[in-house]
Amino acid sequence: MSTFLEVSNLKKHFKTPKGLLHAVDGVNFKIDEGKTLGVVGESGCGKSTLGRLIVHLHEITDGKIFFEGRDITNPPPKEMKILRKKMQMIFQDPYSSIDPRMTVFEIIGEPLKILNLYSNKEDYNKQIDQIMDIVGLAKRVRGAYPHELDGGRRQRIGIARALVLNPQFIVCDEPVSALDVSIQAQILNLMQDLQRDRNLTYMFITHDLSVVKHISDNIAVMYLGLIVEFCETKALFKAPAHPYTRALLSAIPIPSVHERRKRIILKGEISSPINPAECCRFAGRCIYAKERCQQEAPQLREVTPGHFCACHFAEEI
Ligand SMILES: Nc1ncnc2c1ncn2[C@@H]1O[C@H](COP(=O)(O)OP(=O)(O)OP(=O)(O)O)[C@@H](O)[C@H]1O
Repeated sequence: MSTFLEVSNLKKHFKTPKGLLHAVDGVNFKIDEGKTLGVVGESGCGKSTLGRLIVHLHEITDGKIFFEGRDITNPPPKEMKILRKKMQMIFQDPYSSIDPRMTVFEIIGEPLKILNLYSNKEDYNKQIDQIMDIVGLAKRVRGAYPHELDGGRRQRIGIARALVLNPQFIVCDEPVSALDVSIQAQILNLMQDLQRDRNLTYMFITHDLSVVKHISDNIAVMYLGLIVEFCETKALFKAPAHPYTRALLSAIPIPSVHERRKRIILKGEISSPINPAECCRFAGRCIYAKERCQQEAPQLREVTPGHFCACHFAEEI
């Protein structure tokens, strides 16, 4: 298996009136071809910014991105056009940026038009019909407007719009967060089927660990712009190493009367992403924090084979 996507010391700092906001602050990871990396963490930890950096919807402050072994950090315009096809993004609410007067058919076909990827009208229609069929959208909704459809169908449109370009890599940003649990399962199943059939590689962003449990091969846990834990999904659920991950996991209900898990309620100050201090960013909320945590930022280090954690005391707690 080959490394498909790699990011190295990736950073995005936003200028704000109060100082530099370190939204993504030196992130490293790799994703193998055909695999899914789940990226989890609370609102504001930098998940969406990270996804947008990778697909070049944000300018990069520092660091590098490699795709299929090539440096794509600052691609020239010609390569950018190719990357636009190969890398796509699915959003929680794709309609905020789409003209509400566009029909389902027009929305799905728009990327083909923008990148001029069809030979004639017949080819254009055929490509859209095929993709609608693949994502389970009936022909009769071709002329419908998104607001006339339920959440599940609307998300199928978002998926079709990304897939119509035949990408290899998709950043999925909270694609099921706005959906009912039963519809969530349908969309997640569809995404898994598409991954298998088309050998897609996913980065799946969510604030909800239970959503990525069954679809991710690896999970990266983010906290205030940093990855604080990275490992295989099974290892994360079996033996979470970072106190923050433990708190996230403790919030997931267990569907068993025999098992109970003590809920860890995070207390204390969330530190600011603006001009962050050189210390553990989680220290203010961590029940295990010691003096060293206030003085020295923990590096992401391998605590057991393949299991990385940024906590000075991961082995002790
Ligand atoms: N364009 C921007 N300008 C300034 N600050 C920004 C911008 N975009 C994001 N931020 C800030 O960067 C930080 C990370 O935001 P981001 O949206 O990436 O987090 P997130 O984990 O995806 O959260 P959510 O799930 O709420 O979207 C936040 O503090 C946010 O306010």
